[in-house]
Amino acid sequence: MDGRDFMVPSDFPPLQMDVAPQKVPVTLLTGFLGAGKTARLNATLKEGKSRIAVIENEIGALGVDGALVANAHAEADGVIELSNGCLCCSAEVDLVAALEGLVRRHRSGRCLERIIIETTGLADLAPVISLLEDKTDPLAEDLFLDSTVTVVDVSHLLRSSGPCEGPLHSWSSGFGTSASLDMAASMPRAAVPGPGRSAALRTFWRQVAFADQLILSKAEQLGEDEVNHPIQILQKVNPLAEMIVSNDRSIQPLPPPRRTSAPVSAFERLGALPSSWQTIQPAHLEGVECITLRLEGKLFAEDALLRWARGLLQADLEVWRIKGLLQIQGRGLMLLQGAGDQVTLEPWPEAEVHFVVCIGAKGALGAKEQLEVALASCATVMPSLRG
Ligand SMILES: Nc1nc2c(ncn2[C@@H]2O[C@H](COP(=O)(O)OP(=O)(O)OP(=O)(O)O)[C@@H](O)[C@H]2O)c(=O)[nH]1
Repeated sequence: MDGRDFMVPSDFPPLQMDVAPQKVPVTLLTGFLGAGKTARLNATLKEGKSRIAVIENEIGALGVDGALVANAHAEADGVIELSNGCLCCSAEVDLVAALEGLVRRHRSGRCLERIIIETTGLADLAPVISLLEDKTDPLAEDLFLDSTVTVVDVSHLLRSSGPCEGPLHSWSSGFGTSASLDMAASMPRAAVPGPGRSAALRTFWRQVAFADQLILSKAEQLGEDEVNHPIQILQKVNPLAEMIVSNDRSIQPLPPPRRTSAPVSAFERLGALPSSWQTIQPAHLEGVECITLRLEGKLFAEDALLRWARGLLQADLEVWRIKGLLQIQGRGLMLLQGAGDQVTLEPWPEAEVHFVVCIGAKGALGAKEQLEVALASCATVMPSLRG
């Protein structure tokens, strides 16, 4: 952490160094879609300070994050990808298997100093935290949940709620009562959220409430006064979390393991949320849609592609994430990243599969065919096909 970062003190009691040193600390890295989880994971791996194993979980069948991490840090001590489902749902069994594999490796002498589990942006953490906090589970002999780190895109949090009027204002003035928190449920702007958006909001605020550490990303896009507003709100939802704010563009690594067990059970922290948000919804991804389009052999015009992605994200606050690997005319293979109102393209070395993944509330993306047609209009002619 450099001098430009600052921490907002939490109400946590002093930490006790009460965990046997040989146990492997597990960091649960979470945060809504596009908040900046992978960027911080990569910054941590690039430091190369310790032997870290990574478990990546993605919603779509095509894993981008696993490739992003492996590409950024070829020497990572193993990147295990659990694609096509949230850890809390279909991939829970895979998570146990992945952790058992890492424990075997640790016991055989290839000692690990840290395991980082990056969840999907829509993960409900309850089952994962229950598993990792279960002292009777055989995994507990070798590892322990060190901290839940939630990354929050504060610039999007502020923008999506309106500057002063509206839900965010209501929260900060009357927070703590169920009524004011119910108003939180109407964020972003729409008066009555659809099922997909409600599910996303519930998931977002549960991720915040479960956190031991909250990293406020994209804060450098806001003025100092603007940042204070979301900080106050996040503190009211989770007064125990240590808050880490970065005011510059460089992405800081994750904080090191704390080597302690949390003084307050993660589940007790949900008390600040409306009661209907305190329990997990069995089918919390219902109402959420993930469309993947394969794009091998297609070449895209940069301007048109960026316009398409910005248009999709801005037209409706129910489109949350666009991510892909595509060939761009004159630039080669590029990684497309879209979240909030930020869309970027960056060079990518190589990939066998070219595609775009779009995630949003059901119906917000339109039919897959419509997306295909819209994207086709951004494509240009492959050089080999020119006469
Ligand atoms: N300006 C700015 N951009 C950021 C910051 N953190 C992340 N980004 C950018 O936001 C985009 C999404 O970042 P990721 O790290 O991929 O986000 P993620 O949470 O892993 O996304 P999902 O895995 O899809 O949920 C990328 O283009 C990042 O470069 C930040 O603090 N400031």
